Amino acid sequence: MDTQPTSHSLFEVYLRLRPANTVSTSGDRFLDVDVPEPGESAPKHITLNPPADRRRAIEKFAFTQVFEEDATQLDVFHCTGVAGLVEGVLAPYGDGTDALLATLGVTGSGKTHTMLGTRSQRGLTQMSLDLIYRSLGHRVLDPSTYPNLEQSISASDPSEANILPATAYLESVYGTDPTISFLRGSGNGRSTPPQNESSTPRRFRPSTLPQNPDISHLTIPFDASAEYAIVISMYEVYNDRIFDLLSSPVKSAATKEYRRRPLLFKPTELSPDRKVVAGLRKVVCGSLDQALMVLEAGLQERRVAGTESNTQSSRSHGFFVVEVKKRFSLGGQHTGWYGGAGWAGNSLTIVDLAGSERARDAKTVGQTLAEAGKINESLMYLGQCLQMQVAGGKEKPNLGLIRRCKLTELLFTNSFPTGNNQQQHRNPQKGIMIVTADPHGDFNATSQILRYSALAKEVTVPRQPPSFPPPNSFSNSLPPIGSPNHQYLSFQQTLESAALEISRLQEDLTYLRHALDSERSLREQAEAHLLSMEDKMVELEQAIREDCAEEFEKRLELEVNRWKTIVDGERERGEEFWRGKWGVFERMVEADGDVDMDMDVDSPKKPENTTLVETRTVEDREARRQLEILADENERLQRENESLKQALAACIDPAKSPSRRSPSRSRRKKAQLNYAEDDDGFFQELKRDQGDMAMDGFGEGNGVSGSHGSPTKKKRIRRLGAKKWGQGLDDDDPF
Ligand SMILES: Nc1ncnc2c1ncn2[C@@H]1O[C@H](COP(=O)(O)OP(=O)(O)OP(=O)(O)O)[C@@H](O)[C@H]1O
Repeated sequence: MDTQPTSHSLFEVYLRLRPANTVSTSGDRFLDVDVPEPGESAPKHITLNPPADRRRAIEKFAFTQVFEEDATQLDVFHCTGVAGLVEGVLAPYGDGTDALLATLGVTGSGKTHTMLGTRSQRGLTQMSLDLIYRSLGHRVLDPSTYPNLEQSISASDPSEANILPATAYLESVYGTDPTISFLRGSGNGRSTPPQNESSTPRRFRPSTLPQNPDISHLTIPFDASAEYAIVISMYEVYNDRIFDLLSSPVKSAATKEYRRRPLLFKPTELSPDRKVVAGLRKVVCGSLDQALMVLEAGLQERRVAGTESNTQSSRSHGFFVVEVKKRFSLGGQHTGWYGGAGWAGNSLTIVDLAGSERARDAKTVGQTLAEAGKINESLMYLGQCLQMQVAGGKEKPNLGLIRRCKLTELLFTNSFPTGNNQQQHRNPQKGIMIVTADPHGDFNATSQILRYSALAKEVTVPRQPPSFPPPNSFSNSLPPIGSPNHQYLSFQQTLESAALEISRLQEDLTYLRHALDSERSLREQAEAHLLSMEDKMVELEQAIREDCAEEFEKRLELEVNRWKTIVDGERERGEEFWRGKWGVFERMVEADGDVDMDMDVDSPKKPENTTLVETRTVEDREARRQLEILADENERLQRENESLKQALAACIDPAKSPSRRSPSRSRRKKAQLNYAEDDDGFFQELKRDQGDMAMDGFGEGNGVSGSHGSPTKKKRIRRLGAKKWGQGLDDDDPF
């Protein structure tokens, strides 16, 4: 079997077997490590022996290297070539290479153990960090001694990240009290109450971190002409969405629940033809301790929920990214790569994938079942991508396949050369995949993962029929062609191949059934959720309607009261106004027809409130109309009076008449003068006519003719009723 990676290799694939323990060991060992072939320093092949099942055949898989149960963390670190990956990231001689280190396996097979270690043993992540800081030494800039370091990094960071120094971040997470001890595993990450970062620590500060395995003897070269900054970010893919592990959840205004905002994997302004996770929080770490503390904080945030398969099972795909940024100092000017300003560099991405599992075996329900569905789906796509690597190295990458889910997109998008110009050019990343397997664990799940992750597969060796001695070698030779044995064996091999295919199809069928079950249950949950949401919406709508109606009633009442007050005020003012009018009217009538006993004949009393009459408003019209009627009436009476007087004058001596009338004219003149200031012509006319009438009546009625000689002298005016008018003429008229 050829295990050499092809030109488009996504990964070198290593297999690590975990030691058996009493909890996980569920059955017989089904996996054997083949003895290294001549010239090989380490085993590369394994043989999968299915449990006693006639339909299944033995399969053989090849990997870059196989680590057996007794392999230590240090063995894995050295033999997988993590140091080489880190060297590519530090880029001592050129533009460097991004690196990806990932684990894949059934749940409980040892992925987290390998990558992140335990309380006593460091994992590949911690050892890689140690190697980076140890190798770079004092060339790593510390933000506490380089003010504005994070701002300068931020200016050239393509991921629109929120960059802050480690001290600030760690204080927000752990607080300032270093004596609080670390209690890892006290919560499962979901129940962690998110708190105000600025005031209260959210996590327990680790008091001690594992120091073993020790790699202090190891250093790698770096670029001595550059200065470095190390920036750490962490995120997870949960239910096919990306969440920042270094940012705390935000309280939703609508639901009052703490939620994390999903992030996008997209090209940005500074990275137009390369996708990055945009909007992450990134922490600049000046020392290894700071970096390890940030890692611990992110790990605690990561979603972990217990299942029966593994009580500390990872329910998400965790990404830990170490960006080694560098810039050159030339004559006090800082430059990045290719003479560009700012920082540039490479990153080491460490991925702890969630474990695949069978829903029935893990007895997952509800949300956890949904998670399992998503995890299995993403791992299925990952398997297909890995198969693509095995199938055709020279063919173009199938980007459609890679983009089917977030996990494969994140893992493989940068595995191929991109960028047409020098500025954007980046080397394709180098990847190492460590497949973990429990030789005593779940045969079906393990064999499935091995099938799609192995660099090569060989024709399986038949186990049946028992009448034939079981083949003991992978390169089993056939008897001479044409011999009965040959025919029988080739027929037998065809049957076995068919049996193998049937068995594989059955496994696929089983897997698809599980996937279908899980999807069906997801759909049911979603439908139930939809129904409950609809109910909630109806309730909410009802509540909103009631609130609105109540508010409307209140406002309506307020408005009604306001208008009532206005109307009352208006009514009072109107009444007052009409009272005034009426008074004026009464006085007018009085002055017009009735006799005011105190009235000065020479200077008739000016009616009160004449100014009100002068106001020609709409409200005055009625009064004015009535006044006009009265004036007309008055005129008519005057005319009658005049005709009567003329009739009388015709009966008496015309020579006396002028002398009797002259005082009247004089008084009329005076009366006109008295009202000269009155700007209402109509009113003046009315008064004049009234004066005439009064004077005429007086002159004709009382027979006094010489009174006009004294203007101050008051004359008593006697009221003449209609009846007395004739008598007056008879009794008093001197004519
Ligand atoms: N090589 C090993 N040596 C010793 N113990 C191991 C090894 N591999 C795994 N274990 C132990 O097995 C248990 C499960 O391992 P781990 O949590 O790493 O599994 P996992 O694959 O990450 O599971 P999941 O996908 O559910 O997170 C842990 O207690 C771990 O310490």
